Amino acid sequence: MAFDYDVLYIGSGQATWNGAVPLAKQGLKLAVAEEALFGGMCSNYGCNAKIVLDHPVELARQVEAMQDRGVEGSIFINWSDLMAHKHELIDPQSHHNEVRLTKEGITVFKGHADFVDAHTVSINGKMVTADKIVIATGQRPHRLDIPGSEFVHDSTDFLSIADMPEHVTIFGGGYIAMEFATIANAAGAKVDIITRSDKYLRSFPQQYVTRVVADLKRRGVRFIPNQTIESVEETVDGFQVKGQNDLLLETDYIIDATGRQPNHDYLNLEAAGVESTDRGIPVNDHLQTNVANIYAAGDVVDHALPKTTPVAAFDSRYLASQFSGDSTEPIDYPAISTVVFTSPRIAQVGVSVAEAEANPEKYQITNVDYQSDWFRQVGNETEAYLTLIFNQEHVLVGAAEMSHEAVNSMNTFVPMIEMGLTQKQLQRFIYLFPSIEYTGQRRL
Ligand SMILES: Cc1cc2nc3c(=O)[nH]c(=O)nc-3n(C[C@H](O)[C@H](O)[C@H](O)COP(=O)(O)OP(=O)(O)OC[C@H]3O[C@@H](n4cnc5c(N)ncnc54)[C@H](O)[C@@H]3O)c2cc1C
Ligand SMILES: NC(=O)c1ccc[n+]([C@@H]2O[C@H](COP(=O)([O-])OP(=O)(O)OC[C@H]3O[C@@H](n4cnc5c(N)ncnc54)[C@H](O)[C@@H]3O)[C@@H](O)[C@H]2O)c1
Repeated sequence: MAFDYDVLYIGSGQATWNGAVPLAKQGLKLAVAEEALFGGMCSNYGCNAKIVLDHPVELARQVEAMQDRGVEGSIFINWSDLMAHKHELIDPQSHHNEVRLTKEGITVFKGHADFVDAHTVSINGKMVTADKIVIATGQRPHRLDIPGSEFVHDSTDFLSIADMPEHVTIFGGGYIAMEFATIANAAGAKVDIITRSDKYLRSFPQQYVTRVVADLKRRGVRFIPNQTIESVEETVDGFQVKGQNDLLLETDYIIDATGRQPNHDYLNLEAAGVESTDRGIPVNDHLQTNVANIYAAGDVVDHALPKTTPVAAFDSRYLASQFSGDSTEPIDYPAISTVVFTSPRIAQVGVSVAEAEANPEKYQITNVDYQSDWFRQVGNETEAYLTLIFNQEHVLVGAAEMSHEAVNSMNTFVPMIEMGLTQKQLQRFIYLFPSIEYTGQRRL
């Protein structure tokens, strides 16, 4: 049977982009269906927008640390100017992404895609057939099912908020809660974080999380743990949050950051016979669903890996290598790095600190306090720590860091860990000096 396309991607985020563009260059006939902005969450209302709003927070912290050390004065974050800067940078992205796809010869369909059968998708009523179909539909915010939920905002709303409210209340203690609390607090808002337990950023080393939480508390962020939120009501001045344990809180703006849920429930998957769970679409080690010609990639996949842009991009590149015939190998995920953009950041890669602590017979842990490093103290960073995890052969297998430089530092360790380099091999790198990379190498 002749199909309209070799591959049809549903969604245009990182799980599509990174594979579709190289495949198009190889001459495959491709189509992408997108119902919202081209480039998906990360380009338009996720990572990129967030990091623009975070930038002056980092600047402010650096200036703050250098007081009485040659720097005077403090940084005031002008939210409306910052937001204008964000719009200037981010708003054109969707159009650029769309143009880039079409320039590569990829057909773009604007609209919601639904399965009709295993090879046919309906996009706003237009029937499109493809030999292979990739479900790359990502996730959307989870919303607490409580009375008054219509008064509660999500991450996308906050990332475009015109004026910073005086009082921001955030539900949840994960990535989004901690990153947005950092930004809102630095921009002058009073901030509360309400959580159902007393644990924050569960997947990160808790000795670092505790320090970041303590720092945010010192800066005025209020942490309200062990709460079940029951309702939100509109009041004359704003909103009232009610919870068990007599929680009664007045606020101006509420963000629900209680996680994200997969976009697999409005795809008419049954028509194609594709199985799914509450956590997304299960796949085999070739990212194939239970229907052989239908694949899933990125955030929509039901697996335990971090839901981040680099993982979605890895999936996408993997599928491209399969579709082009370059490889028939199963997917083999490398050591995955993650970071939370609090200020300071917490970043990690490879074997986690928790796993290393639980298995002392397998791993040896080295803790570094960067107070002892003159180069790190150039900016008078008082809270900067590194944990290195070695196996019994003294090969670096994991690393975690809390510092303003943690992103660059961790990126240095990623190839070392992935390649399993020995001490002798690591000492062959001649890094620039002075630099974070040089500093990290000396610790190995
Ligand atoms: C606030 C926020 C901050 C983040 N910050 C970071 C960060 O700093 N670093 C990081 O690595 N990750 C970050 N992430 C996560 C990152 O954005 C995601 O992991 C990444 O975007 C996943 O890519 P994806 O292609 O799988 O899905 P998405 O980017 O969500 O793309 C899916 C696309 O599919 C479209 N779609 C869905 N259903 C249909 C349909 N039926 N028909 C047509 N189109 C459809 C959607 O409109 C969307 O454009 C952040 C996420 C959020 C929410
Ligand atoms: N820096 C990054 O890479 C980055 C940044 C932002 C978002 N993201 C991605 O976006 C995803 C979503 O972020 P997130 O912060 O919304 O999710 P998350 O999974 O990180 O955190 C969700 C939080 O909500 C809490 N929660 C869940 N259900 C609840 C309930 N019923 N009542 C009260 N609290 C509840 C959880 O305990 C947790 O603290 C992340 O998993 C991550 O993959 C990544």
